[in-house]
Amino acid sequence: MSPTASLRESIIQHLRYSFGKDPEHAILEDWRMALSYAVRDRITDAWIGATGKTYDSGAKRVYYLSMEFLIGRLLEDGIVNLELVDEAKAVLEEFGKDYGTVLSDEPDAALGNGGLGRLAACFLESLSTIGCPAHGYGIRYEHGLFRQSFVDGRQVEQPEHWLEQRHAWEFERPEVRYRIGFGGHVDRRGETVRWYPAEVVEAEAFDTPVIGWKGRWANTLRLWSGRAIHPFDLDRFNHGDFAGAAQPEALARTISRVLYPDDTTEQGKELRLKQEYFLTAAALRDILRRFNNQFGDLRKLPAKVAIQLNDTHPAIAGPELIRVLHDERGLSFEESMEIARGCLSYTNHTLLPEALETWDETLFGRLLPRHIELIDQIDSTHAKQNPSRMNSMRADHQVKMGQLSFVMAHHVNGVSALHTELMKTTVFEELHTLHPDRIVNETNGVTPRRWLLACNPRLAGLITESIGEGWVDDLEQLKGLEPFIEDTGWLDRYAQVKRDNKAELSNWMGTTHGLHVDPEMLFDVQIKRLHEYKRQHLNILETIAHWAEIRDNPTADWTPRLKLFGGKAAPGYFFAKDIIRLINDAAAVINADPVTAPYLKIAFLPNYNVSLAERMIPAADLSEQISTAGKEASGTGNMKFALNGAPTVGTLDGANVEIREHVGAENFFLFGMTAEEVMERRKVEGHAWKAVQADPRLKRALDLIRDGRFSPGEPERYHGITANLEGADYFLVCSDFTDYWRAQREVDTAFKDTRAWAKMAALNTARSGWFSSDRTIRGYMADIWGAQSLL
Ligand SMILES: [N-]=[N+]=N[C@]1([C@H](N)O)O[C@H](CO)[C@@H](O)[C@H](O)[C@H]1O
Repeated sequence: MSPTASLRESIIQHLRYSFGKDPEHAILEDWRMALSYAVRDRITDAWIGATGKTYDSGAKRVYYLSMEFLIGRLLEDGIVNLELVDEAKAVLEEFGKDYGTVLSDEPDAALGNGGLGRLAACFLESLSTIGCPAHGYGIRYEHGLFRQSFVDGRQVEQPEHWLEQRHAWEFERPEVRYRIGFGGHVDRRGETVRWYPAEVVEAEAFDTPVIGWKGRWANTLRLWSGRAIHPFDLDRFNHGDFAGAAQPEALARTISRVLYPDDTTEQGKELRLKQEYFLTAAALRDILRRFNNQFGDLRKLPAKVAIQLNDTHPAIAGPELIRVLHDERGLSFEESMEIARGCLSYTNHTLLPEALETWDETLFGRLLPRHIELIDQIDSTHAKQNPSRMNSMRADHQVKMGQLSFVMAHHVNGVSALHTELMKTTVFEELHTLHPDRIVNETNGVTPRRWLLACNPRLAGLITESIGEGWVDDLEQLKGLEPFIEDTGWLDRYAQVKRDNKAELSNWMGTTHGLHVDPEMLFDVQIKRLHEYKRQHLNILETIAHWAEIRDNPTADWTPRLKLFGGKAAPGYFFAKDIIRLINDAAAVINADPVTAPYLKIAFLPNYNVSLAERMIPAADLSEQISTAGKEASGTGNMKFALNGAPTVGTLDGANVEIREHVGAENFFLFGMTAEEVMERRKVEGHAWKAVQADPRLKRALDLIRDGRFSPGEPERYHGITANLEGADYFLVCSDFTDYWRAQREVDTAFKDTRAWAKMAALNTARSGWFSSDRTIRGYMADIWGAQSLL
């Protein structure tokens, strides 16, 4: 039977027997679910096969612990990785269903905030593509990252409900439950130490298979959901306390109810710490159960188990593993600490002081009374082993999770070359001196299956036609495109792909948001979380200055530009929310200006998420990566844009540095201070004011904002922003403005020469192969985990 016929049969079978529908009466969601089940069946075969091979081989396993997995949608990922796109399209077409419409019916699994969460998802897909035995461990949040909408230009948050629709991709595992304790007290009898938690919640497993390229392997993402041991209190019910009767269930579910919406900022909230311990303790229980079933001798643990901590969020893993090995299994503290350290490695994702997790010792001690004791013992053991050590992880009545993670890890890695070097000279300076071989670099990457093959089929088709399909799991083969780039005919086809992608996005913006834009404009895109260090306010300042300049000289040969924004601000981050409002207010005025309308438009698309990124990135001409140098640890959107033929306007920050090295300085619009120059500039008294006085364009843009040009009814609305920029301006928006303006005008000039621009764009694609998450994962496997592919 042909693959199409076999897929058709599976879909019809599932429509009928899984959803009780025949094609005539099936609704869109039925078709989406039936297709999903048909794809899931094929994934499950690979999954069970991989699980068996892993067990039989006795291979070392990788465990990726993360509070976030920003998965997005999974149906298209399954179809593409199983190479069933044409088959799925053919079957749906036969029944008059549109492939894109069926795919878009799936809600995003928004179980993450931004780069850190998406990186975890790309890593799992690469681990499966490579055939490296691995599990992802996370939390099955009932509500992922909030839905964003705009009311009068302001961000409004609404709860996200991904689980309210039927979800095809998880298998509930009622047999996999662990009791996780909190609070209570520690009892000591001689050498025996026992922790008696006051509150116990059950963690129940929900498994999602993660398929790799060509369906050759599939690993497991195991997400924990909070359950009450005794969900219903009948006694209280019988006494008429109906709410009280349901309370045990409600309390337990609270732990996995919602994702904390902060990106690169710690919360310090008790529930967050409970979530972190809940995930970590359940994961370690599961890891040790599987290890015991297969190997038994705990001294072998480091040889068979590699546990990666995705930032400090699961850092409690060190003390928890020691607690189980020492308190429950009777090994000595020293041996338990060595075995634990032999298993654990930690990735740092940010240097921002406000993002480095530190917990108040009282809160920590109340919630985890045994762990704080073990942390003190870890700290004193480390001090004994390193007499010259100054800084304790327990200073100032805090528990410093960054130091704990470093001390309890055999390797610590940064996520870009620049970031890793800065780790050694800033946050981990002393620990790096004490342990000079522990820090390694593993520059981030992105999966080319989702971020090129699936989201940009036009470009993927042209590439495969030109160099074959080997690039899909060996992305550096894209270099093979360079000879084609010299052929103007091929280059024109490359440019046409971008034009068609832009037309598709314009149509979509027209139908869904009533935003009608000319696809011939330069699509200048900044999509990422809202944060001052990412400097969306520098972008809108330049846009306003540009608008004013066009109004001065409307007949000049301006390059028509569409400024596209997307991104959420943490609900409590008011300065970031003000930047969103300013962008929307400026858009309202500038888009309505007949003088400049042909040359400048602004659009802020609401509810930016993985699926919207997949729609916007293939249509981008220019990638905005304009963070203050030294602040963006890596960035991963920057890699996706370069891969999809959007040159970067950016600073020497994070992975921008390596992108520029790979694509060539001539194919990158560099501006701004370096990380060192930033440190120097901050020492200059009144650096912002000086910059404003030196640049009339900047001054005028600030004046327009301060005078209420974009908030006529409330002139003082943005005084918070202008006062900050003309005052402290910690992220040096004003000091980098003039050079940013220069770079943007260079972009205008370059874009006019369509062939030269197409060449620059194509060279970005051809030379971005190194930024595949397959390359990154191979680095972790070799440098950190000592894990092998079983393919
Ligand atoms: N947390 N955190 N950190 C980040 C991102 N915000 O999620 O991790 C990402 C993944 O490593 C980085 O690319 C990004 O620069 C960094 O800020």
